[in-house]
Order: sequence, then C-alpha cells, then structure tokens
Amino acid sequence: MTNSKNNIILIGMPGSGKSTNGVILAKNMGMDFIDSDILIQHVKGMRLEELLNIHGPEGFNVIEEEVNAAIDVENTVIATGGSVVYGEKAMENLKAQGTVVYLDITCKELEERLGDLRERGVSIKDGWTLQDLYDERKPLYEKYADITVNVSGLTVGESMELIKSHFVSGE
Ligand SMILES: Nc1ncnc2c1ncn2[C@@H]1O[C@H](COP(=O)(O)OP(=O)(O)OP(=O)(O)O)[C@@H](O)[C@H]1O
Ligand SMILES: O=C(O)C1=C[C@@H](O)[C@@H](O)[C@H](O)C1
Ligand SMILES: [Mg+2]
Repeated sequence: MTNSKNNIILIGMPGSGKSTNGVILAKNMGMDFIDSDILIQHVKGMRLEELLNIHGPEGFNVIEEEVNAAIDVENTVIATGGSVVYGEKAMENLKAQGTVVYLDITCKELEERLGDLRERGVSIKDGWTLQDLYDERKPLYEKYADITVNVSGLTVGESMELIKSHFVSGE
C-alpha cells in the first residue's frame, strides 16, 4: 500500500519510535532511510537543540516545515520529527510522497520512555505538560494518517513487524 514513489512516512509523538523503528523497517524491507531531524541538522549545520534555543519552538517549526516540504525521494522510509504536523506545507508534501503511518501510543507509556522533555529538545510551549502536547497533537496525527498503528506495549521488533504487515502481504 504505497504510491508510485513507494515511500513510508512515520509520524507520531516524540518517543513513539519513528526513528528507532524506521531504520530497522528500512533495513528489513530493503528500502532507504531518512530521518528528517538529521536532514534539518544537515541543512542548517546545527544541532536541533541549538536551533530550538535560537529560534524557539515556533521558529523551529518554520524551519522544520521548510525542510520537510522539500523532501523528494523514492523507496524510502522517512522518520519525521514529532512536530512536523504543525507544518501544512510539509504535510502536503509528505502525503504526496507516499503512505503516512501514525505510530499511536498512550501518553502514559511515553511518559515512562521520555525523560526531561525540554532537555530532549521537544518543541513545546512554556508551562505545557506532555499531556497538553499529546492532546494538541493527537488530532493532527489522526488528520494526516493514512494508516494508524498502535504500538503501545509492543517491543521494537513487534512494532516494526506490525508496520511492515500493512505493506507486505502474506508475511
Ligand atoms: N518498544 C519500543 N519501541 C520503540 N522505542 C522504544 C521502545 N521501548 C523503549 N524505546 C525507547 O524509546 C525511545 C524512542 O525514541 P525515538 O527517537 O525512536 O522516537 P521518535 O519517535 O523518533 O521521536 P522524535 O519525534 O523525538 O524524533 C528510544 O530511546 C527507544 O530506545
Ligand atoms: O516532537 C517534537 O516537538 C520534536 C521532536 C524531534 O523529533 C525534533 O523534531 C524536535 O526536537 C522537536
Ligand atoms: Mg526521531
């Protein structure tokens, strides 16, 4: 279930496993892999944390939108950053690039996985909790998803196999 460009785009909350699963999914399916966070660092020549410190969450989101709107690849798993769904132009391009897969996970499990949100470089407003961010973003992930995969309680291998099962029949 992909379009002619054959890409799989992973979206979801920070810590939902887009990068962790994306790279092994690509390896397993014989596809290329891009982490759009790494692409942002490459294009801007700076770590995400520095970009967030300099530009703030809103400025970072503008940069993230610009970089993701310019991605044009084939046969590639694209692990996006958690905040990519704030950028309409980015999502329009990513939707045109292939099948968008939302890695859905409970807020409770994310809380256990993530340490200090700001230290991790999450694009979050001052005073907000993870639950606030979760409630704001969940409708956006749902809006853009072609497929939703519930990864709560699954190991990395199990999540990867579940994502793969939507693209490879008979396995
Ligand atoms: N079952 C699991 N699946 C995926 N990741 C897991 C799992 N259990 C623990 N983890 C840990 O949770 C974290 C997932 O982080 P990862 O960087 O893959 O998320 P992400 O969705 O790419 O986040 P971001 O939006 O910040 O890029 C990693 O530290 C990983 O080791
Ligand atoms: O979900 C977020 O707010 C973010 C997630 C990371 O992937 C990075 O894109 C950045 O640190 C912001
Ligand atoms: Mg990531």
